[in-house]
Amino acid sequence: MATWILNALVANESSDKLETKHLRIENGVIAELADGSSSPDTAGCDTIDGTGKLLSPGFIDMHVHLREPGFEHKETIASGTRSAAKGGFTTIACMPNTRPVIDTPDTVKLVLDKADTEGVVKVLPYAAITKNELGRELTDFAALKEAGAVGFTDDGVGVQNAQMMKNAMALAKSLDMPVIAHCEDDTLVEGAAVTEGAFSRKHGLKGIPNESEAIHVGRDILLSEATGVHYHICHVSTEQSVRLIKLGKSVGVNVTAEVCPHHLVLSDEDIPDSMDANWKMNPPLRTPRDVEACIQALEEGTIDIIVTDHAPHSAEEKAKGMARAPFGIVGFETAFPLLYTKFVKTGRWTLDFLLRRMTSDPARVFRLPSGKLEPGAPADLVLLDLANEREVNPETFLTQGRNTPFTGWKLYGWPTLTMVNGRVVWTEENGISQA
Ligand SMILES: NC(=O)N[C@@H](CC(=O)O)C(=O)O
Ligand SMILES: [Zn+2]
Ligand SMILES: [Zn+2]
Repeated sequence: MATWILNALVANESSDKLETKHLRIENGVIAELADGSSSPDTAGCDTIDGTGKLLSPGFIDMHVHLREPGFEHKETIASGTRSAAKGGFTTIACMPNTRPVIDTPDTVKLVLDKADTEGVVKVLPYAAITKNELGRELTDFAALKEAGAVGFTDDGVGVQNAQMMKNAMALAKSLDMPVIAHCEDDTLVEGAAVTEGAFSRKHGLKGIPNESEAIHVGRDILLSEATGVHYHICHVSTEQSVRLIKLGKSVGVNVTAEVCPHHLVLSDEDIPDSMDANWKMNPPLRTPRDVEACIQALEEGTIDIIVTDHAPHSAEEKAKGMARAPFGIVGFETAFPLLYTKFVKTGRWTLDFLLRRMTSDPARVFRLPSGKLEPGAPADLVLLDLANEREVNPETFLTQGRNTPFTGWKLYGWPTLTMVNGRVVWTEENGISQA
């Protein structure tokens, strides 16, 4: 049976004016995008009223932590994918820093099976570069690819050894797979929890210097040039990294990069003196100068895509304070409203610009079939309410994590309905729909 989404608003590249459209879905695929002035024949079809709502391809998040297997007290594939659906995300790529680490074909398959039976959005698993993410021995890339891994990364830690990284890149290249890197030189970080900047100076804390990230970025761009691999940089946060990525791209290196909402809307100067660990994440919130450099890098295409780095932790873990709590904040359920309110409503970005960085651009970078409102694309869709302001309330989150610095922020751009392969998986009214 066909489904029509009627009278929805669609963003447009060439002007800021939204266009009214009707969208027809058949067999889980977008079949037709009809002009709002037409009167589609909906006899025998399901209909969804999109009046006044923005219709977008479902968001694609290429960097998330679902914590399963092993850390189910933080998140599960069930809770994490529900949270993603509520945030408007329809495809998410999960990191392998679980317990056990996703470093064998069996673990890849376990994640895929769980996602299939318990998840509500599409889950793409990454596999580790090195066994147990210890940096000592490469995993079996060919077998992991065969099992369904979409790329290799030791996210959570940097690959410290350059030869190890070069070998990983050469092997990934031979399999036509990307290497995704958490860039961090351990020798420069040692025990620090916040960036080197105003906050660390004020409180006499050891700071994480910008070059701890950028040294890996520079090293790996050279290794990517040498091996030809598609090298994708995780959560870029510094002006220095941006400079190096720009240089790499200018000489034709196959490098792409991502940035998180929190690194675009917060700096170290926003961290409260209470040292609340909900402001602790890796990389740390950097200086206002770095924030502006990251925004501009996204604007000029040096940074390609937006990801959340959704990193849930339990309340007990986050209560340990700035020095001892784990790094990471949740991201799915605030990502779009934050960016829409801070960059689109203020007039700095067009709506189309923001949507592309969360839909068609990640699809292009990672060669996914979704991310477009085009006939033939999977009907992975989200409807959003741009008109009503609402406060961020972690008690309403579907993620198990409550670790967000955005509590109480008043934002616009809340999802109201999320659809995966033509099936409604979440609505604001009724929550998650069971299969
Ligand atoms: N980003 C974070 O602060 N934490 C991530 C690890 C990571 O993304 O490096 C986590 O797994 O908790
Ligand atoms: Zn990381
Ligand atoms: Zn991460």
